Amino acid sequence: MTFIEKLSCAWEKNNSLVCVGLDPDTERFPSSLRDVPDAIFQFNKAIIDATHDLVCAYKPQIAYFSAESAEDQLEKTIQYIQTEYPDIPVILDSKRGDIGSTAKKYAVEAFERYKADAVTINPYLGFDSAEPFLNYKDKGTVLLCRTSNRGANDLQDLDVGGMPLYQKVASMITEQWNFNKNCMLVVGATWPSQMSEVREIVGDMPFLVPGVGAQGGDIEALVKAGQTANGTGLIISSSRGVIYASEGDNFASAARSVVVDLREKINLHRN
Ligand SMILES: O=c1ccn([C@@H]2O[C@H](COP(=O)(O)O)[C@@H](O)[C@H]2O)c(=O)[nH]1
Repeated sequence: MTFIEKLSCAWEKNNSLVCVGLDPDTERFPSSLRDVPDAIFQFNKAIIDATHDLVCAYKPQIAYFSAESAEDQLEKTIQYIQTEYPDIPVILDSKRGDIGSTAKKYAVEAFERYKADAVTINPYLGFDSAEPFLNYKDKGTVLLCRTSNRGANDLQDLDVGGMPLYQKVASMITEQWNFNKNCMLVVGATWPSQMSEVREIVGDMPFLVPGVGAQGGDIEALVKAGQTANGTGLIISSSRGVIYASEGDNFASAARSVVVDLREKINLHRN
């Protein structure tokens, strides 16, 4: 099964466009987890067990693991999802981007070491830096297009021959890079009008949409701007707003309540 097929099944099975971001910051863990040797994995496991029937994907952010020398717990987290909840795809958020020879190793890291179903990459080094990822036909490659942060417009809005750079990126990926039909784009929830422009350019290509919850993206505006005709096309990711809904021992049940609420708010505006 390809990544896109797996994603489509998860959208349908859980009637959900919600992706839970796993950004495990040990300083925000409940005190009961502080001295536990595999605390990061245990934290993630509790969040996953509490939300697996409500989501279309999980998105672990690699920085939160590598900063703690806890790559083993990233491997364990992905393996846990794929064993216990094999219908839910895992998007590794590592935003790699480098020259072709190095990019090949990053693709091996994402797809063979971590066995992620999809990975985020930075397209700004050009096609040869993305090609090693795109050649994994059954895996998904999520390319930065219009990011959610405040500084997104510093470079991504620069005029390149009559259009902003992010639109050029969107059209180049659609027309030239998507030969295996495994490309997706990162488009931030914080920029709904740019999102609808990108939707016009790329047809039904899925968007990974960070920026709801802690970054304040407007759910109604983003769903209306980014959904496809059949009410899908979006992987709407929230990390801190979900996983730190409570910093006490009830963190997993609090996360579940936030995801229930988020799914409902999103579904209210789907076609
Ligand atoms: O444009 C982007 C691309 C990636 N991210 C990542 O998503 C999450 C957002 O976390 P929240 O707590 O939901 O704000 C985080 O892992 C970022 O690295 C993004 O925010 N924007």
